[in-house]
Amino acid sequence: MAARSVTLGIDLGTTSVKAALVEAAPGDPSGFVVLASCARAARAETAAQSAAAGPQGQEQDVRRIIQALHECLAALPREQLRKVCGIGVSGQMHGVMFWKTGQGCAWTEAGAAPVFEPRAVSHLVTWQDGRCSSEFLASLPQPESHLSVATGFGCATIFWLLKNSPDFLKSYDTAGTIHDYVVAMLCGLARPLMSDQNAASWGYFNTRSQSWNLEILGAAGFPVQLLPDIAEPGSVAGRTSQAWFEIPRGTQVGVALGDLQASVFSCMAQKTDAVLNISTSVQLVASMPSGFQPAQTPDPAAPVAYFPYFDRTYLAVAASLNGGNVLATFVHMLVQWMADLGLEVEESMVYSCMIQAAAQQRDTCLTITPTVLGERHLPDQLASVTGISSSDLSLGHVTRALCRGIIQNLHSMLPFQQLREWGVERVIGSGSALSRNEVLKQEVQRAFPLPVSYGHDVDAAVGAALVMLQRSLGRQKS
Ligand SMILES: Nc1ncnc2c1ncn2[C@@H]1O[C@H](COP(=O)(O)OP(=O)(O)OP(=O)(O)O)[C@@H](O)[C@H]1O
Ligand SMILES: O=C(CO)[C@@H](O)[C@H](O)[C@H](O)[C@H](O)CO
Repeated sequence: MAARSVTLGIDLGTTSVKAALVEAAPGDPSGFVVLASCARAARAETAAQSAAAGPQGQEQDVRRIIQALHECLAALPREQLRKVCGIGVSGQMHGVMFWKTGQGCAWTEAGAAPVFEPRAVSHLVTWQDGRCSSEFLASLPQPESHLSVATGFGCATIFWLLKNSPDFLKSYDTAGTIHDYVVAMLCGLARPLMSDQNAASWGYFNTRSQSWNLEILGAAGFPVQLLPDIAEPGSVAGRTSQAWFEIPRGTQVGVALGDLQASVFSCMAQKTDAVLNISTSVQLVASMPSGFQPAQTPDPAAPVAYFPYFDRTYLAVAASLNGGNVLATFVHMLVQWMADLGLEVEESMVYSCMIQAAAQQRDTCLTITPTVLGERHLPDQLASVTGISSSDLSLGHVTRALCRGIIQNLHSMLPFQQLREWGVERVIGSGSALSRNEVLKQEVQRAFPLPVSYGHDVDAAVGAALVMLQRSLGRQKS
């Protein structure tokens, strides 16, 4: 009898860390079952390490992210963790963190289970970081890639640090995304491995030749020794060097994936499916036919980009920076205003009241362009509100207009009719900002000319686990 295949998927998102245990279920139409899952808010936002980053700096404390990860693992059933034969990891793309080779973490058995604790590591400078102005980006060399470079992209951040905080970079000799770091620590890798999914998200990476733009970067004085080695997504980065909770030492760990690709993998059953993911940010994704190659010159003004997927295929992606984070900003603002007025209120309470109020307010003349973070193709176009009349100022009106604005903004980046022209037959909705918000769902339903369905177990952690499950099943068959 074949051994039971249980894999663990982890997603290190911007707002939360998620973990899922997945098992093959040949009798189930999906072919798998989620045995258990867990999510924990990371609450990792912290002040930038370099003062020169100013208020545009967006950094996260790696220790808090790892703590949330360990809280997730502690909440999973121990007897299932014992059966794990593969670990898949995905996470927030574009961001960069640094560590010292051999000193990135220390393993400890101090608590109830063996865990690793970050040691000589920097903060994570996230994809939401805005320190690279348009002028700064224009001063950088032209990449040899089909993707242009935006603020929050790893290579742009490293260029910025080189110019504004050169001493900071001297403290480290290794760089990666937060998920590359976790894979490297689990496996005890001296140098991290990076999939093309994450490398492309840093900029200055050529997906055709599968290589960094070393000459261009080197000529500009970029510390190319920081760039990770490249590995195929879906391949194995190594094996766990220690027991981790109940997961045995020697368990295979996959090369880290982008959260975008992992969540698409969890739910794109047919080539004719599109995926609409609304979590911290928003992505509308369609798959390109195999053999498709994007034009090799970057177009910074293009709102649709082509991201590498698996087996050298591409996804067409309208990636808006403004999704659930816009609603979160509105909620923070309300909570702060209430505090200023001497009232204390829980954020979760504000979410449920505003969603309820907007569900009753079916329409509004208020128009909100919600681009508080700008967009990569239009970094300087910030948010605006128009059509303000005294009758449209209720919480219901404003929330309805915010949710509508998020969807309309996406439509302005990738007109939804275009999906039909690409042969898309249905849209699959994913992401917890969408699944938890009835009003956003209504606005999606209203705007899309195609049927929209919401699958079960659609998220990046499940996708990362499934990639490893497929590997393990492939091995059992052969
Ligand atoms: N109580 C709530 N009710 C409804 N929506 C909420 C609530 N709390 C948070 N949200 C929304 O969920 C969003 C966070 O989604 P999610 O937890 O999927 O983030 P994430 O997985 O870290 O995102 P990403 O994968 O993009 O990094 C917030 O930005 C907010 O809009
Ligand atoms: O939202 C993110 C992290 O929480 C990003 O990684 C996006 O998922 C996304 O990959 C990006 O916006 C695509 O460019």
